[in-house]
Amino acid sequence: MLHISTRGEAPEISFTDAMLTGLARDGGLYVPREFPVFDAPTIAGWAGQSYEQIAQHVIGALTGGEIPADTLAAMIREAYATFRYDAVCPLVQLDDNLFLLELFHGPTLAFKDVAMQLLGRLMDHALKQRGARATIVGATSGDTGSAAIEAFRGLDQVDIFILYPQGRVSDVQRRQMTTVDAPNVHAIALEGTFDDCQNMLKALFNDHKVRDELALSGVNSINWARIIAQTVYYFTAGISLGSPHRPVSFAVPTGNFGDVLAGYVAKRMGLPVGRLHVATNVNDILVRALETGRYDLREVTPTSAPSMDVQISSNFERLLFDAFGRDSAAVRRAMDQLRQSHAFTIENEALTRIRSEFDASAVSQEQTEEEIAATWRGTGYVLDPHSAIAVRAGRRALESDPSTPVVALATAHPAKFPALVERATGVHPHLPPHLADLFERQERTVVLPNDQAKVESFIRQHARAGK
Ligand SMILES: Cc1ncc(COP(=O)(O)O)c(C=O)c1O
Ligand SMILES: N[C@@H](CCOP(=O)(O)O)C(=O)O
Repeated sequence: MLHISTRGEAPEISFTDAMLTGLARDGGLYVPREFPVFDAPTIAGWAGQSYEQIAQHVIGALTGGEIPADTLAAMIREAYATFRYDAVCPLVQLDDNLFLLELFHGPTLAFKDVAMQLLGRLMDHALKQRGARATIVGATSGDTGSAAIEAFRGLDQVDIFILYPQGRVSDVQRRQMTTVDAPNVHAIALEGTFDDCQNMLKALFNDHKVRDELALSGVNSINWARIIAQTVYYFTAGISLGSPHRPVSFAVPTGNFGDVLAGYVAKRMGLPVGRLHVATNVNDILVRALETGRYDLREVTPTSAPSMDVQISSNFERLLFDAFGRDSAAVRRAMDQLRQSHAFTIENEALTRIRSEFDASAVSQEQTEEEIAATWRGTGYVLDPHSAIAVRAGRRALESDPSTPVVALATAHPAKFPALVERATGVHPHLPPHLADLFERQERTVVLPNDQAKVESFIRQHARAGK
């Protein structure tokens, strides 16, 4: 199966190459030339199957048979054996027609583990087959970093450098990145915001000399392999609630647009998805873009849901590509305008297409805290702030359409954000046993200015690829 860049000026490549490449050489994002589609009887036939079996169908189709079925099955089995529940991503009922999809039972307590545990295995396999090494550079607003470090630590083929915004992640999130004692892991506190971290990463990738010399690879959701792994839980949740015989909607706490894009991919592949609700915190660029057609960058406001403190929502480019009728020149124009004037306008036809599938709403800090408190009082369930934003958006969605079930994605464990959760509920959420001594572990990090030359020099000093 071939993959094309949203900007149309990079070579068409296989799944494995797209995975090892991360960002396309023209600065765009890879997507499959065509989505594989399952018909309703096929999806109906998956009822009662395990998470791993459904993953095999969905990922097998999206990787176009490039990985032998038994090898893929073994990787899927091992990846999800690291989760604390056999169901991998269990579904919990919160209210009439409102469900919570718990995605945080992996090793680092956030939904990132679902993709990262598989990606680590897929990449290790591909690099070993090619006898190659890679230098992974990732940007994190809190959760991607620890999930990536956990998935890639100790691997011989890989050095991993994670840029996180200094002082803008929770203590638990920071410690999960800085206390891992593995020589191939480097946590870098960048003096800037998450958007600065992400811009730094893209600048390094767009410097082809650096990229080739260091064999750079990315594990953010700019990497298509991340998205395909996340597509699976839309299928498992939909099927548990009666799909394909009835549509199911999803409310997704959104920052970089990777998670909600995976829902869109599931829909393209034949899952009857009702609406996709994009739920943001006060960093609401996507809400404004859907309302007005103007994608307009503003300063990032730090919030109690720090993993969503994002303005440049990378994966929105993949949706735009489809909404523009796969016109890569139109994507290039929009991205050029964004770079030059920090904004672009989505023309009416494309906006109508987006609005036909997506809604968006912002949830303030007060509403987030209120939702954590109200859900706790009403059901005894303790939400983390990101999941609370999804639940609040899900409740709003049910007000306009009470008959379609809504699945709110619970993307992090409440123990990652104990202060807010305790204030809202009076309950101190405890870390699971494998992280119970996190605050006693030795931290190891480096603080770097938001300066490309300095970051590049640090990476060159510590990376083994190309030496
Ligand atoms: C806990 C949590 N919720 C939601 C999000 C937003 O997901 P996405 O960036 O895929 O939109 C993130 C970060 O990615 C996160 O860590
Ligand atoms: N919220 C993310 C930001 C990076 O997102 P990604 O899904 O593109 O890796 C984080 O927690 O780091």
